[in-house]
Amino acid sequence: MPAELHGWNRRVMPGMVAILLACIPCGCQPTTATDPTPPRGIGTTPETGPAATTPSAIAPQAAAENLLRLMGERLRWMAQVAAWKKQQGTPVDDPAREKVLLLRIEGLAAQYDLAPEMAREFMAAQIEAAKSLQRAYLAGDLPWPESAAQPTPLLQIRDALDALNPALLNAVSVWQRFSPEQCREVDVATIADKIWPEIAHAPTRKLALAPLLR
Ligand SMILES: C=C(O[C@@H]1C=C(C(=O)O)C=C[C@H]1O)C(=O)O
Repeated sequence: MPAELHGWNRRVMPGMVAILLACIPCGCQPTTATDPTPPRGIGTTPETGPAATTPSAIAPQAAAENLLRLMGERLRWMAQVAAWKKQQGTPVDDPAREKVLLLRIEGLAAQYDLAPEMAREFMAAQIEAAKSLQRAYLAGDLPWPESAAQPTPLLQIRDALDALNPALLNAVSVWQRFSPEQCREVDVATIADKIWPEIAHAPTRKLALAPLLR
């Protein structure tokens, strides 16, 4: 993290925390990980878009919970993606789609105050995690959820995945403003256990969480 961000944290964070505490009685504290989890249904992603990138008053724990909730939303689609691909006889990997997605993410990064390489690294890890999870379902290493019995068509799922990108980038942007020391105090593996109990697949978790561990 650049030195100026550390300075920003030192100077601004105490004030931000005070503002957060002042906001609690009127219910205007930022969104955290309280939303219900999709699919099961279709996405429930809150506050997307560049407006949500203003410096956040949320603490590292809440920032991680928000980010992991969104990552879980993405991962939960993968049972249906795998079921669809099994039905259609298509491979897990789609390098052309990945390339388009990563270019799109790089193009969006600046709006979220993120370096394109950082945004790309994060999304590349989520793609690897997504493929690992699909393979786990296909290999019978994880039980299929009910939703996989009648999967949503892949193009529709991709629209839902794309719709998550702004909120994901925003959440990454908030997370990366904390210092490495602050980030290390957050136990992201425990948060994942709490938020994605059904994604009990260690290799997938490792891939998805890797960019958060710095
Ligand atoms: C999710 C899919 O499977 C893989 C994972 C992708 C992703 O995480 O976005 C993209 C393409 C595929 O390599 C998909 O085909 O859409």
